[in-house]
Amino acid sequence: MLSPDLKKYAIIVAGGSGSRMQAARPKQFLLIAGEPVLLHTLRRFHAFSPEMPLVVVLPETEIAAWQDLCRQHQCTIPHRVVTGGSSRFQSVKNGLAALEAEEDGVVAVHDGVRPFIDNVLLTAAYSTAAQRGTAVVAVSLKESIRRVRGGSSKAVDRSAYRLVQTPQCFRLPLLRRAYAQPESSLFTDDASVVERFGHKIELVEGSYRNIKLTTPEDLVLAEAFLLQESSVPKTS
Ligand SMILES: Nc1ccn([C@@H]2O[C@H](COP(=O)(O)OP(=O)(O)OP(=O)(O)O)[C@@H](O)[C@H]2O)c(=O)n1
Ligand SMILES: C[C@](O)(CO)[C@H](O)COP(=O)(O)O
Repeated sequence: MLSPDLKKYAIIVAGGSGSRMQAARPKQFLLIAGEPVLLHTLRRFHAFSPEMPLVVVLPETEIAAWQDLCRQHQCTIPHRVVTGGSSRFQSVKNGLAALEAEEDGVVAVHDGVRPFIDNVLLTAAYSTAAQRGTAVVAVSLKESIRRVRGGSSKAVDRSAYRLVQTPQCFRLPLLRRAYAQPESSLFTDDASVVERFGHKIELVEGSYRNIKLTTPEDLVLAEAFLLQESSVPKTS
């Protein structure tokens, strides 16, 4: 049994260009409810654990723009900025390098463009990873799926699949060793890297709200979620 009281860390990856969003700037800097997407994400991690070290990975060319946005929006949340790489894998690797002085703990890797992460998911993910070494949030499919092959398609059993989200939490030494492997085109997330390293992945129930802002209509949903949140009185 592993200790559930391990130190927590987070690597928030925002080193991408957001090509599918087709916006004038990378999607992590677009405003939703008047604030940059990445700032919403950062605030939620800080609210979950104000002492937790936060590493934010950004494209090298956007670091100054982010610093400007932080000033404009009076962001005082302490975080370390690290330069991203040419793929998500390389960006996570750079984020991990910023934690090289840390011996042990649980680290979450989270997409900077998933601003609807909440305390319930974070608590479940960090505590499961503290006990079992890994925790990846995922949800059941809401629609039917078909496997497409050679011009035809066939229905498959959707109950056998999950949609994978972030955060993806791991014991720090495990994630570090997994990311020392050579990069593969099959690595689409951190779970696939750790699994290739030979470790079992534990799934934790995710949330349909925890969307990744990827294409333009996701911004409409995001605005609607924030509008709804601002009209619901907080219970704590
Ligand atoms: N070289 C990269 C590529 C992606 N990411 C981050 O990984 C997360 C998930 O990636 P995705 O949604 O694919 O973002 P982009 O690569 O920016 O988008 P696109 O694929 O549409 O260009 C995002 O927070 C993105 O900023 C990163 O840190 N470094
Ligand atoms: C990490 C991720 O968000 C989990 O769903 C996803 O794999 C990122 O994929 P993308 O193609 O880089 O958007």
